[in-house]
Amino acid sequence: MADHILAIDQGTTSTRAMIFDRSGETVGVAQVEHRQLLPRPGWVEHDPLEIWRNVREVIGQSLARAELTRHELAAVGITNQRETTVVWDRSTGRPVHNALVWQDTRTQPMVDRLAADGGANRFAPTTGLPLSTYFAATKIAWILDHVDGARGRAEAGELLFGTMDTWVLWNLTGGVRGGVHCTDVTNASRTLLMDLETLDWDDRLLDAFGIPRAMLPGIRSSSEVYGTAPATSLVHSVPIAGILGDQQAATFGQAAFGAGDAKNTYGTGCFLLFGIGEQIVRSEHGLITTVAYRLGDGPPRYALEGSIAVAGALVQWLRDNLGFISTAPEVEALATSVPDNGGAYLVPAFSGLFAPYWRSDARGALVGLTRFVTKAHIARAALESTAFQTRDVLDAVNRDAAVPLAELRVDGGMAANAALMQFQADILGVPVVRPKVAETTALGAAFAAGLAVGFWADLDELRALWREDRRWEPTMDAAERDRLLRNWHKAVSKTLDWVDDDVR
Ligand SMILES: Nc1ncnc2c1ncn2[C@@H]1O[C@H](COP(=O)(O)OP(=O)(O)O)[C@@H](O)[C@H]1O
Ligand SMILES: O=P(O)(O)OC[C@H](O)CO
Repeated sequence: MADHILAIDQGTTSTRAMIFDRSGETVGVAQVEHRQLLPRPGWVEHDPLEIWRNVREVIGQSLARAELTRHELAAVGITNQRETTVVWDRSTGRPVHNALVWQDTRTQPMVDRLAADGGANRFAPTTGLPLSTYFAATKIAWILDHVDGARGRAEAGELLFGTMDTWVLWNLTGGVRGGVHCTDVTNASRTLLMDLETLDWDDRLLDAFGIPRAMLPGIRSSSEVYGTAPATSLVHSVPIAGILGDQQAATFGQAAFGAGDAKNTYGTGCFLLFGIGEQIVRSEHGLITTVAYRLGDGPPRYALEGSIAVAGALVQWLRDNLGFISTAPEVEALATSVPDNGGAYLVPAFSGLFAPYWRSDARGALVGLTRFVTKAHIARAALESTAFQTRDVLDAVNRDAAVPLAELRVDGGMAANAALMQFQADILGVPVVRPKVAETTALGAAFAAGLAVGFWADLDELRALWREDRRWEPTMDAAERDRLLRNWHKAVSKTLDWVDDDVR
């Protein structure tokens, strides 16, 4: 019997497949990492063909580990690193360039040029997004401008654009032999090309970025049947029925469906999404407005998002660049070997600062140093920086949305760090709650796919599957919290205006 849903999670560092049963428990998991291609400072690429191979591999491995075949799958869901941009040839299936990853900053000159004419927020009323290298539009334009003949071929409809969901779906549904070329509203809302109200590509935006409509995928809901895989696939004939960008998927997997519900995912970066319901709220405090989900023909639900570029990546940096630790989890023991940060603050503005600052001219800084400071203090400052950045984002949420946050649901690799989670609750003054199923991203994609095929009946059924694992209550006194936050903001101010003609 088809008692399971398979979710593909195509992330920044790896691709996972997870199989869930009706109670939302994981019964089979597989994960394969892919190469991070870093040809120049600020450039980050992935090989889309390597990723597609990995998708097939993890599907096979997860089925084998769960001892299941496709006949026991009711649906497949897809979730993905957002914004990462692929352009490929529809007749050969070959990408014309490596994928440009969301972290890639090579398009800063185009961003500056467009911002000089109308400001960094000139497209925000339509898209909910500031002009930034983060989103897909300038990445598509860069590929069209730098690959020989690409622009003409895109105009002639020979090249296709997709974010990773679209690339995986097109390949999974047959590729050059009739692959389905579509995306979902959550991914489309990260391109700088979609109108948040009409949920369609906007001609004025396409003009501004010089992107031909012919290469764009159709925009569909997050939960409907998009297609099926051909006979050669391990998931042949199983409906592919859910697509959500990974942060929206984690929100959905946390059962944070309503206005006022929020989650924060602590992975490579850190992404807080706060549900605002059916009405669009346009942030005046540095947040993005994004589509949270849309189920079939239902109304779209929106969220305010605070995107933080560097969170777990800072722990990796302590490990790989400074050699302070040999595995990421070791950071907890090192950081808690001292009672406080010893006066040190670390602002990880490695590629500028994202929300709520949006300052591409910022670079990282370690401040407050005295001879007293040890590597343990620096490790502590590194963890604290994630909590402080989250507080900055939540302050912006509280200014934009009238509903105060009751508790913050958390997930992602760093949520395993109990010391960080306690500090987070202290710095927010709000309880922090972690669910039993830590794999909320894949679960969210499975939920979306399962709803589309009637595997689960409705959101209430999904809400009932959410179970609390652990809760951290705030214990720090307000005066101490305020003192730490004042110092943090002083530290942030030291990182601004760093990039100029002498710094490249
Ligand atoms: N115990 C820990 N304490 C702090 N950071 C951790 C811990 N375990 C993992 N991490 C960090 O979490 C990140 C991995 O989380 P994950 O959710 O898998 O990220 P992603 O989906 O972005 O690849 C890594 O950047 C790693 O440095
Ligand atoms: O793949 P992740 O978990 O690092 O998430 C990346 C985000 O979707 C970028 O917006």
